[in-house]
Amino acid sequence: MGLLLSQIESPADLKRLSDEQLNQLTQEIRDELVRIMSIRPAHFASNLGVVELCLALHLTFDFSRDRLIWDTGHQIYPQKLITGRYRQFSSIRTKGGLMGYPNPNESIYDLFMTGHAGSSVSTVSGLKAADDLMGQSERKAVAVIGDGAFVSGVVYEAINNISGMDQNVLVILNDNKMSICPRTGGLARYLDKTRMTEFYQGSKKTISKVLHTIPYIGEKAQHALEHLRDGMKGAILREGMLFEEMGFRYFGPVDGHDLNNLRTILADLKNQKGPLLLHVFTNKGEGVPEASADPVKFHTPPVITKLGPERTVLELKAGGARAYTDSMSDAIHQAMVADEKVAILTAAMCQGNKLEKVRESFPTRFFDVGICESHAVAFAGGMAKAGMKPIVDIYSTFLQRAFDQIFQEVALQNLPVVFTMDRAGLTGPDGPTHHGVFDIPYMRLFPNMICMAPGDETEVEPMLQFALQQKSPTSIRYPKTNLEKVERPKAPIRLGKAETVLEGVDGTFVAFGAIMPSCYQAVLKLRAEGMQIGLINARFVKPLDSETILGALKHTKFILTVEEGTLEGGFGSAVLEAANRANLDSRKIIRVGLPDRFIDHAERHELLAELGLDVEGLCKSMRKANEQFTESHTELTESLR
Ligand SMILES: Cc1ncc(C[n+]2csc(CCOP(=O)(O)OP(=O)(O)O)c2C)c(N)n1
Ligand SMILES: CC(=O)[C@@H](O)[C@H](O)COP(=O)(O)O
Ligand SMILES: [Mg+2]
Repeated sequence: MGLLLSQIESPADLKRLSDEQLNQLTQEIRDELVRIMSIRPAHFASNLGVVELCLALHLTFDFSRDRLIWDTGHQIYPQKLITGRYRQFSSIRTKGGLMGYPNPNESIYDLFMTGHAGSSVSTVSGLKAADDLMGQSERKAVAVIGDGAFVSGVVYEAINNISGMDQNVLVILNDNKMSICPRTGGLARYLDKTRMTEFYQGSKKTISKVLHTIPYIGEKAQHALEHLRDGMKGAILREGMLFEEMGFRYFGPVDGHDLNNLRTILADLKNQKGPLLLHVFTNKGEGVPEASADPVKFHTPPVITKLGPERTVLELKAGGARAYTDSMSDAIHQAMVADEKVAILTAAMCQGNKLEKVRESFPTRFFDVGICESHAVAFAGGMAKAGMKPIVDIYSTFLQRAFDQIFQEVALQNLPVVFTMDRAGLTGPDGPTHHGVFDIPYMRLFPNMICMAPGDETEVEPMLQFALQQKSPTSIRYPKTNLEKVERPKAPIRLGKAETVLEGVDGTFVAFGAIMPSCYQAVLKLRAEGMQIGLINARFVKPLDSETILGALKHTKFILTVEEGTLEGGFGSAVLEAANRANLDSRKIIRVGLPDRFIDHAERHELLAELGLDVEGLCKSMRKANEQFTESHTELTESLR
């Protein structure tokens, strides 16, 4: 008999399987997840944990019509495997292959392309509201959200609204006791308490059935009685009271790996009315002993290089070279040693930002606020106002969540909050949800904000030091890549001052950020070809060093601005604006950066090459510009003769 997985083209095929076969399928799915992890890094522990939940949901509902959103979306792999994508699964997270997140272009079962946490309850509620209005109220609506994502403020905005509308929405809280790192805060404590309770085995179903048999008890009375019963149960056991008080009927906790029981409960809940919350306990990493023992490491581990029996992981690929993140976390540590006023904030990304050492060394000045970026920024505003020096260490893409707090609680108050924006630029296989390509525009547009990017590894620590001395908000962006260095004399960081690395005659690269070493390599190549190209390391986009940059515009034939960010409103645009203000010919400014479209997933180096941001691409743009401006320069001199 072949693999069962290969026979599942859509969830309808699941319904033909016996209990035993379904059990076998759970094993096959986990084997497939392990197989992928032996090829490339991918989201692992979260996917291992939701195999039974995914099957139970698709066995109970028909999500070709019903609505299902997996919050964040990093645990979508089992769904991909049972919705016709098993044969393409080997391509996941590669260029042109399946995405590592839900993707509506791949399947009708993936409703939204997501990767950021916290929105599922809102979008499911919106889908339900529209379905009801459009005469399709038979379509059910389900959101599955992890305990890490569940603390996001927007979830409570949705819960409040759903409760107010008394909407028929099922929220499944997938509680595995973990965000990427251990979850933090009061809600974590609250959820921990429910772990003392026995598993719920669907007793409400019995009560519901009994009530149906009593004559003259209408739906409303039944609803009220159930509420009363549930409330009493909650009052005694206290689990679920928080949700009950907010207008959701609470069910659980249930064992998220007991497929049969999950199916029974979901079948019951499917026909219940009003807002429902099902609390499911799962084990992050289920089925792979090392992953469940260390879900932090196995959230997105390196490739598995040696496997033992029963899916035991014997060896992972060894770590690579030092990255910008390492350099920044060391700089943060140093700054916290030197100054007791420096504090560090992360929004659940302690591991990604490599802050473990900082967390251990300075427990009282380390704040993991959970997946709550807006809160983190407003909180930092408060700290800065009271005299501390908070560093908000958040990925560029996730900081988008806090746009308004950056505006109001920080920039408008002109408070000295430091933003260290990791993963700024193309992040690679995570794709469009995770590329940090919008921060240059969204940061530089606020008055008071100082915006910087280190040109290479030598500037990371000095830039953080500089930022911590400012009286205004500052931001430092750096990419997800290994450190690089351009050998040159040291030049201290000064506000709004760029660094001229090489003087040019023909044209000049003006690089913003860690793309600078690639520009340097391009200059060396082009000089070998006879072109006298210069290089400016811009360091600041705000305040922009107009003097140096526009000086190059005046003294070389043209300048080519380079940034690993969107061109719309980015660094090159800032240079264009400056040239316009100075009445200079902006046609001599060529901008190289990211086009006005979302960039797919692929390895970072593949994307850089595709978008003309690798050394070869930069040389090409420079040669083309040199040709164009040499011609127009000759034409101009000829016409003047
Ligand atoms: C807005 C936002 N901030 C941060 C992240 C990074 N992130 C991805 S998954 C994750 C943990 C999610 O925990 P949980 O929801 O409990 O899911 P689990 O992995 O435990 O299944 C975090 C912090 C994100 N995706 N979106
Ligand atoms: C799901 C999610 O958002 C994270 O797991 C993300 O994939 C982390 O990215 P890094 O691997 O760059 O830390
Ligand atoms: Mg979790």
